[in-house]
Amino acid sequence: MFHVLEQRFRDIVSDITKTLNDISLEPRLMPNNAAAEASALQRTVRSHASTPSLRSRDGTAPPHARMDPGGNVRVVVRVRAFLPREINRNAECLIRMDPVSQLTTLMVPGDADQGNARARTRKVTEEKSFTFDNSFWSHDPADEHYATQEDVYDSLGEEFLDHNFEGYHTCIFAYGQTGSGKSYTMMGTPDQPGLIPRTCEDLFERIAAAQEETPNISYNVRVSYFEVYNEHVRDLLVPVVPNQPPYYLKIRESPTEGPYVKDLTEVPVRNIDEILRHMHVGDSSRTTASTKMNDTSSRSHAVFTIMLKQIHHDLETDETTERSSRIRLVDLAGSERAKSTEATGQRLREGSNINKSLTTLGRVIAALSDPKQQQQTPTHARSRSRPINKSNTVVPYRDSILTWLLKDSLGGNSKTAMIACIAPSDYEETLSTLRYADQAKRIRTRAVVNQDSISTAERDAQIAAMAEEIRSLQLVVGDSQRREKNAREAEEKLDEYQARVRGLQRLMEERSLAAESKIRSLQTENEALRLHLKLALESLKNPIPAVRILDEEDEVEEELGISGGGGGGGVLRSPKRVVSPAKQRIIRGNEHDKENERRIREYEGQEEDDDGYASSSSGGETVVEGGGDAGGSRRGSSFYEYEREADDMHDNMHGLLKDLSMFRRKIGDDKTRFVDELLSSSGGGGQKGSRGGRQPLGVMRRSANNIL
Ligand SMILES: Nc1ncnc2c1ncn2[C@@H]1O[C@H](COP(=O)(O)OP(=O)(O)OP(=O)(O)O)[C@@H](O)[C@H]1O
Repeated sequence: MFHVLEQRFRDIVSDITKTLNDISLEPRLMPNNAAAEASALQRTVRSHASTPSLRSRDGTAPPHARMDPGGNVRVVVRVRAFLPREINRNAECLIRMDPVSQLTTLMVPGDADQGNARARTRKVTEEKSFTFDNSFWSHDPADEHYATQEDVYDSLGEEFLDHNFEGYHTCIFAYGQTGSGKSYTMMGTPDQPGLIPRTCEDLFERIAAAQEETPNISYNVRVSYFEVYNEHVRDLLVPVVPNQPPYYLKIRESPTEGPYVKDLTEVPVRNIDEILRHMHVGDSSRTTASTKMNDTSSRSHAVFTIMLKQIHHDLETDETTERSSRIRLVDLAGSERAKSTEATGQRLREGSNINKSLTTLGRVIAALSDPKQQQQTPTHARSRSRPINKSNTVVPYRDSILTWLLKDSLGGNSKTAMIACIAPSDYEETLSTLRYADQAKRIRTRAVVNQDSISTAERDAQIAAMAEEIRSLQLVVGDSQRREKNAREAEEKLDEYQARVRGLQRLMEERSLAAESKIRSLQTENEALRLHLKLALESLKNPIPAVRILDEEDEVEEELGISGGGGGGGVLRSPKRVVSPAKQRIIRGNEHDKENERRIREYEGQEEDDDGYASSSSGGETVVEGGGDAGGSRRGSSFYEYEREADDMHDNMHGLLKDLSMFRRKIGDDKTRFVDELLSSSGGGGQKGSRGGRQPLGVMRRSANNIL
């Protein structure tokens, strides 16, 4: 009977287990599910009694310690050890933590510590207690409750990574005054790695284990790392170029994904070494400086983001499921009092910007923790758009870059945790941080699983649509490439044509210059010929006989009227003194022309009288021109010579005129050829290059017209 009952009990337990398993969230995508279960079991049986931070893991943790999907922001507090400067001033520890209730108490400072002199001037300085999800006691390593870096990760980081594998976005940010231990908690040291390197390590360990177990899941991990410095976003994975101003990125907001940093580097990483390398590169690029409160004070808010994508393909149903999650790990710059840090100049400006953004963060937290703000409609897992906020409270996300970028993490689709880091001996700053953290506890986020499942048919349709899009994009690209090539070819042709036009222009200019000089010399020659012809015609019209140049004696006789010429009137000339008409003209000038004419007339009259014989007698010596009887025939032959000369001259002139008209025709031909050449070269596609061709064309036209 007992055995039967026992068997029934076992069956019922087995049924319940099976039912619970069936209704649980898609176990397929939980990597190393069995291992995770085993580890969860181990956690419940493992004793963490010495570490209050880890008590939350064994059954003693308060019920609110584990979040439900639509849960509140998880808030933990961590107090650090004394620093040398605090030991030197005999600072007293004002923090007390209860490992069971997770209560953190801030005690009233005594008179011994000068660091809290300001706090003692307050009207009311009293003990304050706050309860948080975890209180990490990291003050005294010798204490049995001391929380190590590993403890903090095991308690918070590991659970948040679980959520990431479930498909939730998560965000863990460290808040606190300067030098309170934020960077130590988030990044840690090489010996004591913090939350970020531990998360990276665990992530790849889980992926490796999952891939060994189920080969049909593939993982895709990418990381980004940026800082918000003086209200500017700087990519920490882009190396800083020396002597170059820093390059800041812009923030955009997408209706589905919320605010994001545009053009931020997202590096794909395949293993722990790659991710840690990028983490160190970014970390070393962070803006830090030494202040009185901290030797390596972070002067910026740093955001390290891991994007995890899990793609599961079910061979049985041929269905593909995709889960995307984002792990945001934020190390905020510390709030600071200028008086405490003794900052001046750039440090002071940084401090003021840090405080400004942290004040805005405080106002955002206050607005989000407002009970009215919590009345929001639930969001569906697939609907990633912002929920409708029934409250009228305005959340001032946009008042600072930090809050704008953390918008989703603070009040949207994310599971979020805040680590409030506190110094052990600073009453005022610690009280401020604890109040901040206490308010953040009331913020409720609306995390949803970011998962998409598609059937084979849908996937095929998507692939076909994508292929079609790729094809049309390729066509567009091909078309634009072709157009680009055509444009390039046209440009090359244009260059070539322009070079040809320039060559032709040069040639035309040269020819035009040559033609102009040719025209000028021909015009001069023409002028000279015209003058020559005129003179020759004049000489023909007025032939001048040979004139004897009178001796002085003769001239005297002539003057006395006793010339021996007789009535015949022939001028007696010394045969030695006969000069040509041209020479006479030169000698006597124009005024002698009339005298010559007169003499010629006399000569012609005598010729008629003597019937062709020109002789003169005088009482004295008779001088016959040309000598004796031959004188008449000489005169006759001289006339014929003139006639012949005139004929020759006429022939000459005629020949010259012929040459001239031939030359004019040639010039006309040249002009027509030049103009035709010019017009043909400036027409048909030469429009762009014709600017410089106008002048030579005009010159050619002018030149040609001058010729014509
Ligand atoms: N839990 C801890 N255990 C031991 N040392 C710690 C702990 N937390 C912080 N420290 C030490 O305290 C100093 C200040 O810490 P840290 O630089 O992390 O402060 P912070 O809050 O990041 O300061 P800031 O805002 O100025 O950047 C460091 O020397 C660090 O090593």
